[in-house]
Amino acid sequence: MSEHTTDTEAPQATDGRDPSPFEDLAKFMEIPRVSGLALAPDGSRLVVGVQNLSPDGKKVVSSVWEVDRDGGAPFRLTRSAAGESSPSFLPDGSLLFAAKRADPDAKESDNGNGDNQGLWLLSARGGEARLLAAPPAGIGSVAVARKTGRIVLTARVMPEAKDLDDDAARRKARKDANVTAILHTQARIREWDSQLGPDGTRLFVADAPGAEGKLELRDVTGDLGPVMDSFAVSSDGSKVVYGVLAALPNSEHVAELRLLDVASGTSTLFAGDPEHDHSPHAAPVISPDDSTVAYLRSDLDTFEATGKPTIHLQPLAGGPSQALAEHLDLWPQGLVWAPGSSALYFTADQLGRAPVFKVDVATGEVTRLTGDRAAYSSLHVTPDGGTLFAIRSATDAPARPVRLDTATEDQEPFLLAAPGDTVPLPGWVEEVTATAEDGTVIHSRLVLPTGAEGPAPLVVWIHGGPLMSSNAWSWRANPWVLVQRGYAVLLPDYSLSTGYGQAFVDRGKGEGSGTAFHDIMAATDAVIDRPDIDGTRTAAMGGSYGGYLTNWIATQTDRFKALISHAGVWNAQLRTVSDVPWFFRQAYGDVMLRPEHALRWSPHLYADNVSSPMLIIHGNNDYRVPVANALWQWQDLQRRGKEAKFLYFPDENHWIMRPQESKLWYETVRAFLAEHVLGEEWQQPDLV
Ligand SMILES: CSCC[C@H](NC=O)C(=O)N[C@@H](C)C(=O)N[C@@H](CO)C(=O)O
Repeated sequence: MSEHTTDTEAPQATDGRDPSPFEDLAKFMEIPRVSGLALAPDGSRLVVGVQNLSPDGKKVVSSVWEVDRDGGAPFRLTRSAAGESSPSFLPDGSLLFAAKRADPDAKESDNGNGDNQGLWLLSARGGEARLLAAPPAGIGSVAVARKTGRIVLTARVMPEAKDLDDDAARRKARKDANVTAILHTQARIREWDSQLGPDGTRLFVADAPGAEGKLELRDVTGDLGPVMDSFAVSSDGSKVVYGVLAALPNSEHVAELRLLDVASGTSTLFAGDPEHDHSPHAAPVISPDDSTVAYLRSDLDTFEATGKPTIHLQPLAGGPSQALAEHLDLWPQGLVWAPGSSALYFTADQLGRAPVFKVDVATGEVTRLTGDRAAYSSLHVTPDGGTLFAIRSATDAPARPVRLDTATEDQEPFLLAAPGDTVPLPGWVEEVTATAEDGTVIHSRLVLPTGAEGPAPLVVWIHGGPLMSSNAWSWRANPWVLVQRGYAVLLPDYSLSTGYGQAFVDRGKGEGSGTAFHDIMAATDAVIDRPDIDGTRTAAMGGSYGGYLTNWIATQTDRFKALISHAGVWNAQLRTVSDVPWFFRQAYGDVMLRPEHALRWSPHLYADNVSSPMLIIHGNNDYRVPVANALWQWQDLQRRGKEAKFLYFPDENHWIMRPQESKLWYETVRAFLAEHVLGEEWQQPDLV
């Protein structure tokens, strides 16, 4: 039953002159995509990353744009065929960015030929950008000390290398011998679509760049292992707090924070207790007065409960930590200090949105600053403490920069202009609720088409994670591409979704897909009786964890006319060969030690039950949900004579990255739904 609906933004229609970018997928791929913000230390300049299609349409190229803080037109700062990303600022307002560009000043022996990601500087006084550093394997993350301009960056280096020249020689020897083998000595060997090793991450420090010349990079940590969490730098650059994943003997890992004294190169454990308390400590930020480190400490994930992150404060000089706003039933993320060091800003999923919050450090009092139906990220505060800049998106609004006032509760944002900030939508969003069997309220967003001539067919699009909420704009799982074709799309926040309190997250624990399945069915039942929905023409689809749930749905009900599973688990045993097997072990049961739990919810054991036509989609280089799942599922369905198609991407991973392959993904999804939900003839997509 649908308890109530709430109208959201007013419908936006196309103007009738241009075909909608949600109809013409070539145009959809051309919409610029905004990601991340950087604010100059004096607050005077704001820049944003923008991704565009390359002229030949074969790849995405990013560039850095300057945003007008008062809403005027943005302008492009950087331009090259390979693109530029990760902008940050020096104290004098000069811009740093990462780019694979050839160094015009390079000597033949230099590592500046554009093969690797270098750190570039565009002076505040103008002129051409110049290369500051290009380690052999490129740069990773970059941070700048606010007062001195000292630069701290990560780079991957062969573990035995004495310095970056030695690293270059070792890499060349492997390349010349055509060797790519890796000898692993610890459990973590892959991440998403990347091999980890044989190189590891190190932290490098360099003094602020002079008017000419390259940075003198000093290795200040040596090898930190295959994966590093984020790091924070004190205002003078003398201290760095960084997160590492320490390997434990039983193939588990613990995320701990270490404190580096840059002058002496001494690194000590700052937060975390690998001997006794394996709870993760991550995402450190140092207060502007250099007194305090704020970070997120989570309880350990167990089979019964998911670790809840809590803000902790700890003196930079050492001493016990103290939890802040401990009883807040939210999952804070993206911590940012207020300039006076008396408050922190953060975002957190909350009831289908991700507002901006402020927490007072002395009292723990929490204030919500945004009251609109949106998800915020990438917070930056001006040095006078009066203004916040952020990225805002929503189910019905692509990401764009916005300006907020730090003193106003539940405000509407001031929208700033950036490429791709406005697209004509072929429908609108309603917030709907349903009641699960145990009385729990399940929140969803229902995206509806404008101009429908009768009840709309319904697609239930199930988010991944599962520890997230479908509260933001998505380019990978974009409902508008289906709404344009007349479908209504339901985006349910089932149990295990964030933003509805810890009890809601833990409600589905230990039950694999069981509770989530019933929640999704309750959400579906609540909308199919609406006069604007055609409950006889329905489909369900999802990616990643949403793909797993789609696979589970396939074995539990025949109510859907089509099911589309992207990168979904089919055989729960294969979670053991994921890049993060410990996450799946802790979260969903250990296949080896508790097979009765893990296998109870494994779709492959119920393959005989599948009756809805299925489209399986998988990338060969997916290490998060290995492709063996799709191969196994394909054989299971083929051998049983089930109606199915398999869209296989030999060169893609958990996500379909190349623009033309992403376009093909949407084309195939639309063709499959049209065949089975609308009863149209199968239209073979071009290029396959
Ligand atoms: C450090 S392990 C995190 C695992 C993560 N789950 C978070 O809730 C995850 O990767 N889950 C995948 C199975 C998944 O569903 N991924 C989603 C969201 O990241 C996706 O769309 O790829």
